Amino acid sequence: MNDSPPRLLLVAACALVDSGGRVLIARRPDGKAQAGGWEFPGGKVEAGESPEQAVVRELREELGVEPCEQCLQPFAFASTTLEGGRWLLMPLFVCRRWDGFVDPKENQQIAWVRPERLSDYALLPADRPLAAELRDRLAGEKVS
Ligand SMILES: Nc1nc2c([nH]c(=O)n2[C@H]2C[C@H](O)[C@@H](COP(=O)(O)OP(=O)(O)OP(=O)(O)O)O2)c(=O)[nH]1
Repeated sequence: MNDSPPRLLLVAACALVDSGGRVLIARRPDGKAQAGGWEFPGGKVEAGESPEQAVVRELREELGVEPCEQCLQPFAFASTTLEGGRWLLMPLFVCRRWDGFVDPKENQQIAWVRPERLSDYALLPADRPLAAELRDRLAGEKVS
């Protein structure tokens, strides 16, 4: 029996929500783990960073937008095993205000999706319960 604890992978992600209540998801580009799956923008928290700082950095790098840290609302988290024996711990923030226009920097496909339609997409497994939570808590917001 192998009693060694799983290696923890700390990832921070963010659901950008536009004024119409739609959520941004992105398709993982070729060459990355789990390529082709849909996810919330974000990435690994680097040494010395807070999850909030990691999200701000990743949104800038991946999408060219600049949220202020104070606009990141802690929403939910994923805690689950990943292929390869690692354990993913991933806080998900919601952000409704940012500077700049979304411009995918890594040739990734993006989609703005009503929360109740998120389950139509091939989300990464860890993201499915988070999408259900977004549906339950954000759905019904007024579309402008
Ligand atoms: N960014 C992000 N990663 C997710 C989500 N759901 C999920 O299981 N993951 C997993 C996929 C990866 O195994 C890991 C994140 O790694 P990553 O490759 O996106 O992180 P990164 O941008 O810092 O990576 P890298 O360029 O340094 O390789 O977390 C999600 O919604 N967003």
